[in-house]
Amino acid sequence: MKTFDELFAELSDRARTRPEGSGTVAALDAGVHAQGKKVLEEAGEVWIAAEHESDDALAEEVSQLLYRVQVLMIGRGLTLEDVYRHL
Ligand SMILES: N=c1c2ncn([C@@H]3O[C@H](COP(=O)(O)OP(=O)(O)OP(=O)(O)O)[C@@H](O)[C@H]3O)c2ncn1[C@@H]1O[C@H](COP(=O)(O)O)[C@@H](O)[C@H]1O
Repeated sequence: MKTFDELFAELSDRARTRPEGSGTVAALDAGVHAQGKKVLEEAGEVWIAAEHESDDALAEEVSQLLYRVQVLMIGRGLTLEDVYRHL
């Protein structure tokens, strides 16, 4: 199990070290347009799960949305602090 901040650190490390076979590296290389589409797709899946699926299925969709948001943030060069100062 990991926290939001721990996942962000892990993904940032993937972006720096670019290990072979990393889905995150592929998603970053796909560019901001593709990253944004993934955010929208996962947000839709969260909505559908919230209305029609189990708590566990919803939690999994939320985790995927958080992952896609982090990929987009890293793709645009945002840090967690850039976001947290708005919370
Ligand atoms: N938390 C996630 C995570 N959540 C979602 N996903 C990706 O999102 C996919 C699910 O999204 P979709 O429903 O859109 O499925 P899909 O359309 O088949 O996905 P793709 O074909 O676009 O990959 C998964 O198959 C993963 O590719 C994630 N990929 C990676 N992580 C974590 O990120 C870290 C780095 O991963 P790598 O970069 O792969 O090493 C690791 O800790 C992983 O656990």
